[in-house]
Amino acid sequence: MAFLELHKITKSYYLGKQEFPVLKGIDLSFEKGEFVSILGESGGGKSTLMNIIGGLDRNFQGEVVVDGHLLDHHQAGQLDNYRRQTIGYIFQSFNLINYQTNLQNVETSLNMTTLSATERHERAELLLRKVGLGEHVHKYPSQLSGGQKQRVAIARALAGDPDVIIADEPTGALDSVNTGEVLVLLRQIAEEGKLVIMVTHSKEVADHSSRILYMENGHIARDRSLNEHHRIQNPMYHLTSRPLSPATIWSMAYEHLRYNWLQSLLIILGSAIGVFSVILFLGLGNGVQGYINQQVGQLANPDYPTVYRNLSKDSKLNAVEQIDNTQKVMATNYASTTINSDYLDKLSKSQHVKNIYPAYMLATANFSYHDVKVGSNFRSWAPNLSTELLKKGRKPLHSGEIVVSKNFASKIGSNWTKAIGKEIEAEYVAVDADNNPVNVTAKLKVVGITDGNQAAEVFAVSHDEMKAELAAAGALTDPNFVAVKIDKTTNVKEAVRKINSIKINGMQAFVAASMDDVLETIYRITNLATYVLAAISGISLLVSAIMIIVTTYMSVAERTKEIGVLRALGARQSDIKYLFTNESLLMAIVAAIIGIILAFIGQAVMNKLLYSLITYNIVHISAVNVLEAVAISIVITLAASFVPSRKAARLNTIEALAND
Ligand SMILES: Nc1ncnc2c1ncn2[C@@H]1O[C@H](COP(=O)(O)OP(=O)(O)OP(=O)(O)O)[C@@H](O)[C@H]1O
Repeated sequence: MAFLELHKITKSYYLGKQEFPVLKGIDLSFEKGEFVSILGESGGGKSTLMNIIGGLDRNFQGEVVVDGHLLDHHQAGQLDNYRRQTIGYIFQSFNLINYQTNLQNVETSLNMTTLSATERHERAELLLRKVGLGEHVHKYPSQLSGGQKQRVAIARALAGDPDVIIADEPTGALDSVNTGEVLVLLRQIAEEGKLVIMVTHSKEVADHSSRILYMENGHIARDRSLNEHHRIQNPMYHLTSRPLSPATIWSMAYEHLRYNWLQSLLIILGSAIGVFSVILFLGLGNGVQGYINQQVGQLANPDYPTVYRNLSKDSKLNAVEQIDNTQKVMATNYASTTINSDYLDKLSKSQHVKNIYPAYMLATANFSYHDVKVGSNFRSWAPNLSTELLKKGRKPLHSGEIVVSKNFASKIGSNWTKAIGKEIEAEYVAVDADNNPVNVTAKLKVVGITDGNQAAEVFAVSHDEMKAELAAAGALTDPNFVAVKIDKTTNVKEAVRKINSIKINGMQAFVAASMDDVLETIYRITNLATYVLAAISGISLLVSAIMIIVTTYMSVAERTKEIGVLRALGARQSDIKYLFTNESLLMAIVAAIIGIILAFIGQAVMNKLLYSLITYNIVHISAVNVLEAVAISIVITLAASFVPSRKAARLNTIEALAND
């Protein structure tokens, strides 16, 4: 039994329904050590036959038997394996990978063997020396002459130690000197025990081989032996093949990016800007929330929800909207918003309520000291106000005492702290039982100074003081809101729910809101704004995704030959897909790293610029923000490269190799 046997090989091409038979029943057998030339008229089917022998063509009838084993050409995996293990290709137009050095070109084939990295490197160098290119290992193919390129291709074909070398017009593009040298090499390869099958148009070239097959009209017209071929008994050793490893695919992707660095860099920069702006905006969102938290925390104590009368019948409103409604009614029908003793009684009995602190909040009041006059709201001090508000002095405890805002304090003294002890006048309008306005004035001594930063100005007296002022003016003295002390912080939410469920005369009597409710509304808005901003900046990620789609498509078109070569060397469809996907992924990862670094630089710069204005680091990038942005960028990139990579993987190898 011969090493390679072809039985009844027939093959037709179809144009529509019309059949064009190319191979019409070929029976051949080959032995190792033979150097076979196939000669014949153009279009006679020589390349078609070579593609079948080489395991590139799956659509034919007949049998290919290798070393006694029938090749199942319907199984793509078996053919990949066969090309890797048994076949080495040499093409007319060399088909070297241009972004790899000569050494790497040879190593690409060796990467599909089980040799270690050092062994691969040594063998590639050895083979290049063997074909006379010992001094050119680190050059790129573009730096070589045609003959030299073909010798690199021969070294690559030999690398995986295949049994069969298929050379499709290997001297077609060479001058006579280089042709001679290449033929000597091929002959030598046969002498070393390989089966070399070469297609040529030239009778002189064919005369160098040990056997010539003449193809005519889809048949082997003549089979002529020129001299005895070398009979090889036992091959010296055999390399074991294996598919390309993920590490090799990554490094090939990296090499290509490096070779095409300018184009790669531009795409990476596009994506990096996207990642940078998404992270920065998410970080800004965090910072703004933190800032609001800090500001509100300075103002109010979270353990004391505030309770108002509920006057809204619309059950769809949330607590903050209901309170807003009640505060609006205060301006027109104040009496309906006050909380009388029956209501207070009910409130104090609600679950988890430990104590209640009736209080007043008046929307407008004027405070004057000599000719300094400011307008602000005016309230009684209740424990829901945080003592952190007090920047100087103490809270108002006794009658005739007031705390004023730092802003006002700085206007009435040479230095704001000097306002303590000064006597000022408060003037405001309250309402009597018939809803008629009543003017109230009081002389008050400053005992404390508050600063709520941007959040609010706070002017406050004790509850008893304000009640006395109102009583003296004949105004209503029932409180218009209540601060409620809850037994435990963990019960605040539940307590608020209970208070809101109290019904008097069939209607929801109170509306209570904890700090959380107020913050939730603010957070909803800032979150929304943050995500809108991040989404807008995410548009640049989309633009870069489009760039990736376009460049991957262009890259697939440019690298069609390379895809063909890799497939001929035995790379699987999935290897090709990963090669292109990994390249995009690599760009996305580098872009993400650059984007993250830029975002942290942006954070440092913005915080430095804005700190003097608000004494707060307004950008606060969290690990989650970084992960979110990186995940989005990688998902977009993978999605963008999916279709072109799949297209690359599905290219027909024969057509890819024929691509000009
Ligand atoms: N993909 C294809 N679709 C249709 N016809 C094809 C295809 N590939 C090859 N053919 C036809 O099959 C015939 C054999 O082609 P093949 O390339 O095998 O010939 P060849 O002997 O190698 O020719 P040459 O010496 O010019 O390279 C030709 O007539 C060619 O036009």
